[in-house]
Amino acid sequence: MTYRVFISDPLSEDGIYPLQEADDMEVVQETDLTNEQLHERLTDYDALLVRSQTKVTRELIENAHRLKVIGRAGVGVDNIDLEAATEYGIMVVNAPDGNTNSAAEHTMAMLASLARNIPQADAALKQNRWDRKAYVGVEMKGKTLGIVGLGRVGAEVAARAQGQRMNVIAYDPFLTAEQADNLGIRSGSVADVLQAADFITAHTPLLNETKHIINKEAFEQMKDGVRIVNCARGGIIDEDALYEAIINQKVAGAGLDVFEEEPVYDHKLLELPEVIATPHLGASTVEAQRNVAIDVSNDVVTILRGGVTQNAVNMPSVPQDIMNQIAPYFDLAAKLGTFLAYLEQDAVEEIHVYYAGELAEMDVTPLTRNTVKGLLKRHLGNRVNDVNAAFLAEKKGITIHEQKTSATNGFTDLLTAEIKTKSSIRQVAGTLLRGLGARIVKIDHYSMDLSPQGHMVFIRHNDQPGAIGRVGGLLADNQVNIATMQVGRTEIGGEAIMMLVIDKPLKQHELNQLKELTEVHDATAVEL
Ligand SMILES: NC(=O)c1ccc[n+]([C@@H]2O[C@H](COP(=O)([O-])OP(=O)(O)OC[C@H]3O[C@@H](n4cnc5c(N)ncnc54)[C@H](O)[C@@H]3O)[C@@H](O)[C@H]2O)c1
Ligand SMILES: O=C(O)[C@H](O)COP(=O)(O)O
Repeated sequence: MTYRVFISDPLSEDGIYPLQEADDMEVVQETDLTNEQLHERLTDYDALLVRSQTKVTRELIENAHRLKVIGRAGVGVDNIDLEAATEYGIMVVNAPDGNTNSAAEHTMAMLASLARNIPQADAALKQNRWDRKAYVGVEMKGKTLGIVGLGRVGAEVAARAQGQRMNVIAYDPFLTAEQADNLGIRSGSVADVLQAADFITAHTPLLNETKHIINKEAFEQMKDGVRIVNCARGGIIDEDALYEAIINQKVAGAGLDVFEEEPVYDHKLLELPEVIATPHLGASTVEAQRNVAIDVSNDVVTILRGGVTQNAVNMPSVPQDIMNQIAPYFDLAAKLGTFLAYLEQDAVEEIHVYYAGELAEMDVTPLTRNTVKGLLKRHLGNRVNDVNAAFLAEKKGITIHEQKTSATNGFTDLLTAEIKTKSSIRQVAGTLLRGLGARIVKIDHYSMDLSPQGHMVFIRHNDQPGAIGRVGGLLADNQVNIATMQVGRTEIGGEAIMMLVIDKPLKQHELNQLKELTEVHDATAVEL
């Protein structure tokens, strides 16, 4: 099978070698396309690779019927409609580490340039103006740098600023006082940072919560003559408020690598001499571009070939060692979900997945997702996958519950899937048995021992002499051979179940005949 990969932004030629070297990948790179051109191209591609330039909209995703993965060669995925990608089962992966250094170095360059007016002095000199008075700067040493957002880039900036002998204060919702101590910096609230800082730099993603986090009220809290840098995302700083704060001489200088709308031309901020700017160059180094292209290319190859990656943005990521431990249960989990989908005709309102034994010690989220996928697959077909299973369940009004218990029923591990409808609760449990592989060990409250595969018939009947024979006879009359049969009951003469594995799928009229037997309460054909 050959996978087709489309690259729509300039990616490092050097870095995409994992794609180019793969025999099963066909790579096409075309940049600067219009939306219409990109729509047309994407109809028969399996993967799309972008930087921040291509806007991957819902419309684009809806029309790209073959698309399975979108790779972002960089960190920010705000140019990709994640909700739409998830809904259509398209995995989005990014390359979060490869450009951290470059972004941090660009931030430091901005801070130093602002402190010493380097771009302005350079421009003046090139216009034959030897002006030493106009460009007197300030030292960084001894000044306080306020960092809003202490993630990968923020933390690297903090370390470099300390090298410049700056004091660092930071706000990040995940930063504890102890972590700050270990980094040799202070932690505080946003207000603490704004009030204490001589220089401020933002390193958050652009989220509802961070949009305009640096706004008019924030500028009012800052020291007079503060210098401010944004090498993260346009929109974190309110550009109108920044313009006013510079005009009012509250802000002595601003270094901007990113803008609310990009590309930017004729922006009023660019007319101010206090503003220095670059066209989103934070990650534009040979090294960063190579790193992110390698990372994302490797991930795209892995995903297209059915593997897993740590960098999926629209799926919870699970460490590789845990992934290896739970991998043998994947198929069982999906089969239990599908089995339940056959058992119950009413609308499912809740699915509970219980984990006992060694499984209860692990991160089992992918197994829960697979169980849900199995449940939905019967009615939604191949449209449902790991990426959109939870999303589609939610859309169908099904709530998902994952629970860890100590009830192993004597097995090393026990995985139990349970669904609730308005009128009933159905349960099926399975385990992996050494040498035998996956087994279904319980259906509702009946013990079983059965391999979850093939053509099956689940029958509820009266526990009475002749019932099994009548079922066997009817199937024999229809030339349906029984491979294995399991029966279960809770009391003599009460309701019992029969689980048959047969050699070919049961036809509807054969199923109807089974249901008409007086001993049989219900019969369901199950295909696993
Ligand atoms: N200019 C460029 O070319 C360039 C290059 C790399 C990264 N970036 C951007 O820089 C930003 C940071 O990248 P990163 O790799 O460090 O990301 P990251 O996810 O490692 O760090 C972001 C941090 O922001 C914090 N945060 C979230 N909400 C916050 C809030 N309300 N207040 C304060 N902190 C908050 C998070 O807790 C996290 O620690 C992103 O927006 C990324 O897209 C830009
Ligand atoms: O989020 C990122 O990784 C940076 O903004 C880099 O964007 P770019 O890939 O367009 O340079």
